[in-house]
Amino acid sequence: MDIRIFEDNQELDQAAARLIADLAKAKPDAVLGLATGSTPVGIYRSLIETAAAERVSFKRITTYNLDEYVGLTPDNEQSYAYYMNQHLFSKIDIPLNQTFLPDGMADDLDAFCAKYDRMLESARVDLQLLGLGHNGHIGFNEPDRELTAGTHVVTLDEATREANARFFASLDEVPKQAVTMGVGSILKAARILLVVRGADKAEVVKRALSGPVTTDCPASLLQLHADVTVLLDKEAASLLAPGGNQGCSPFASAM
Ligand SMILES: N[C@@H]1[C@@H](O)[C@H](O)[C@@H](COP(=O)(O)O)O[C@@H]1O
Repeated sequence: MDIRIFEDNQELDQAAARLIADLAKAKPDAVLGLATGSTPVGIYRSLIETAAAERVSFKRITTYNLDEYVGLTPDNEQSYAYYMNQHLFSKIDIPLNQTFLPDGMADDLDAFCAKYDRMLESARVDLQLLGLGHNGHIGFNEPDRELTAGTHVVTLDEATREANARFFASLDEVPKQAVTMGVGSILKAARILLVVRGADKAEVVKRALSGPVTTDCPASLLQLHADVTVLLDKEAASLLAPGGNQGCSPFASAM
């Protein structure tokens, strides 16, 4: 794992945006796996700026998002479809028919999940952006005795609903289910870019990057992937051993 720690959050955003922009330049028809949540907001802002400054085109790029709530229409401000349009798709030149998210409104969710997996199989993600939940979830793959490889419907942990309630008017409005890519689909990406910020995630960062590989912490499975880049702010990295067994170069803020 290539772990990079940043003193400055804007530098972290720029570093993540740089990796995505460089891929889009080197491979104009690249497939991106995208994430939502508060963590990527600054990354998308920085990517839009970089794309404008360096004339990076997304016209031939295809994107697949990790997850979506069940029961929210794309025009619902809390849906991840709305988030992606607001924070990225409407501000770059990507054709919307090349952007894909799980459909949490599908009549037959299981059939939709199988279809999404077929699409992912034929596309193969070049770079998968990931955030990290406080309980170690990636996408909406919650800790459990067993994890699911493919796209599936998941019942959200109460802790996850509570963490995400800040985006809704009340906890009651947070959907109880979501559709998420499975860990198998995530691990099939050629490269993974995990981004985590904040002291409140320091403990789970330590478990994910240097603890045992266990379904109790789905992000720990990333240790099995051959090409993972982790960008952390110094608060999120605060419980990692400096220069320890994470392959970490402490405070390598410049890339
Ligand atoms: N499903 C999303 C995840 O994809 C995201 O990575 C995580 C962390 O979110 P945040 O970046 O807001 O802390 O929570 C959400 O539940």
